[in-house]
Amino acid sequence: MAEVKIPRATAKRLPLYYRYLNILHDGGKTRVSSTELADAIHVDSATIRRDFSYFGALGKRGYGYDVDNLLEFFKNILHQDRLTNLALVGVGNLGHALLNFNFHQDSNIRISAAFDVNPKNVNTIQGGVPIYPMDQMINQLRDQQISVAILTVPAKVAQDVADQVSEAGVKGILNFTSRRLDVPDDIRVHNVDLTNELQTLIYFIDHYDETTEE
Ligand SMILES: NC(=O)c1ccc[n+]([C@@H]2O[C@H](COP(=O)([O-])OP(=O)(O)OC[C@H]3O[C@@H](n4cnc5c(N)ncnc54)[C@H](O)[C@@H]3O)[C@@H](O)[C@H]2O)c1
Repeated sequence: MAEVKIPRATAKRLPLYYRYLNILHDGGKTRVSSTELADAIHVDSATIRRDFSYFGALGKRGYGYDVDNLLEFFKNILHQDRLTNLALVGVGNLGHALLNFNFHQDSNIRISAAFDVNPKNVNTIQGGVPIYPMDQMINQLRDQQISVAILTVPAKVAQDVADQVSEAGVKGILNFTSRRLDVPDDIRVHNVDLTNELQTLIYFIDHYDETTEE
């Protein structure tokens, strides 16, 4: 499939569409209108039509969207047609919670390896995931062809860990630490910050009438 350049806000909505289409599919529904989708996932229908238009005309006027076609389409674009193995580095409070969180049943992602320095953690299995010592990380990441790493280590070691996972060929890092990471240009870092999310939510509550969902 040709690469499509889409706005970041659209990209963030794709998993939402995908998840709901799966629910429709499981319920035996064969077509859906943008208005029905809008009601279900709380994104306005004009935004949905515009999002979908980035991928070409997928819907038909008066008919709506074919659920199976859309599902196949999003499956492909989200790489859900194949399993993506992730690594998690730092099995403390947060890392442990993530290991035990099994992601969405209908998503094709799973943590297949975890790494830590703590001898109490190393060589154990938590949430069904083996925890390896750090000196095995680069080899394991390469052998398992892991392209995404989740960083839940203390901030002070985050850059060093990022350097190592970059060296091992990882292409994306989900960074839970407060350290902003320097990585080569071909590696993408997404920072997750719950404080930030909550402050944004509180802002939206206070300014609800002045903001849009764009
Ligand atoms: N983004 C957020 O919203 C959010 C929320 C909570 C915590 N955090 C951050 O997530 C990180 C983890 O938090 P936590 O509460 O789980 O901490 P924690 O101390 O419980 O866990 C850290 C783990 O990292 C391991 N570790 C230490 N040095 C390491 C290294 N060099 N290589 C590999 N593993 C190493 C430790 O053995 C430990 O198991 C911290 O940076 C914290 O600030 C972020």
